[in-house]
Amino acid sequence: MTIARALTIAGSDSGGGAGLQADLRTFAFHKVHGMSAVTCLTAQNTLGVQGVMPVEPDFVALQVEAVAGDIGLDAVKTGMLLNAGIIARVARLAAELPLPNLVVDPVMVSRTGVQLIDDDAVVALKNKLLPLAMLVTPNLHEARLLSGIAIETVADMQTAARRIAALGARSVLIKGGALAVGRGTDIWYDGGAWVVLKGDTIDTPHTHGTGCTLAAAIAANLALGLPLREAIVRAKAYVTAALRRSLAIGRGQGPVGHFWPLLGDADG
Ligand SMILES: Nc1ncnc2c1ncn2[C@@H]1O[C@H](COP(=O)(O)OP(=O)(O)O)[C@@H](O)[C@H]1O
Ligand SMILES: Cc1ncc(COP(=O)(O)OP(=O)(O)O)c(N)n1
Repeated sequence: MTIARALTIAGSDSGGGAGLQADLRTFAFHKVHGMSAVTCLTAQNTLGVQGVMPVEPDFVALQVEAVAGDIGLDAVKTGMLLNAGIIARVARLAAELPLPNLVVDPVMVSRTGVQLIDDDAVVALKNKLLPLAMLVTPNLHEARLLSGIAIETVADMQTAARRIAALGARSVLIKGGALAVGRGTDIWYDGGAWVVLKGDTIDTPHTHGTGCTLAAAIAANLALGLPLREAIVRAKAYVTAALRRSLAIGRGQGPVGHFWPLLGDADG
């Protein structure tokens, strides 16, 4: 049996809601073989991040080379790359291998506004990795860091997307999970066309891992051979469905229900 193959280059979330754990679950849901190159370990739960331990950049590269050279890659997603050394090494790999259908989730700031990577890493992401991406998927805070403008409305998101595209990314999806009005509206810009993805707003506090899940679902759809626009539209529907069945576990923000069809009815 042949199967599409996707790689996530991302951090581990010990709580299982975000990071490579969310990515691999999302790949599996899409019937795509998932592989992972681990960039860092986080001690994390539904309340927040308690500690981070980085992996050496060359060992991140070794993990990627090991699977690319043997199993092969149909799509690649990056998540929490943590520091400038890892980002520069991944950018070099992208030039050497290459990394096909590269979806860069520029994990820099959580939706709650906590910066997750250091300042040098923000600069490296902007200058070294973004220009290599087929798609970059910032949340509102990350879009503000990348574009330099404050974002409150869908019109602001459009201005920011234009500026981020000017940094060299081929297309930009700004996620509106933190919008005060119209939460769940995302916008996609590919340098020419605009798509406003107007999802339903799901009233739940359990939204941990939505960004990872969306980007991983897009990468899975690209690995399956869908065109980018279709890959995004279907991934957005998947995240919305998973949010409807999000999990009230832990004392804080629980994760989305990645395997929602297996969960039975809402009260089951
Ligand atoms: N409460 C919500 N209702 C509907 N969609 C949401 C909600 N929260 C997040 N999303 C969607 O989840 C995806 C991830 O967005 P966001 O949470 O902003 O990213 P991140 O997790 O990177 O901070 C986007 O498609 C966004 O619109
Ligand atoms: C290891 C790790 N990677 C990424 C994140 C951020 O997850 P994301 O889905 O982008 O954001 P939230 O919706 O959880 O804010 C993380 N926390 N840990």
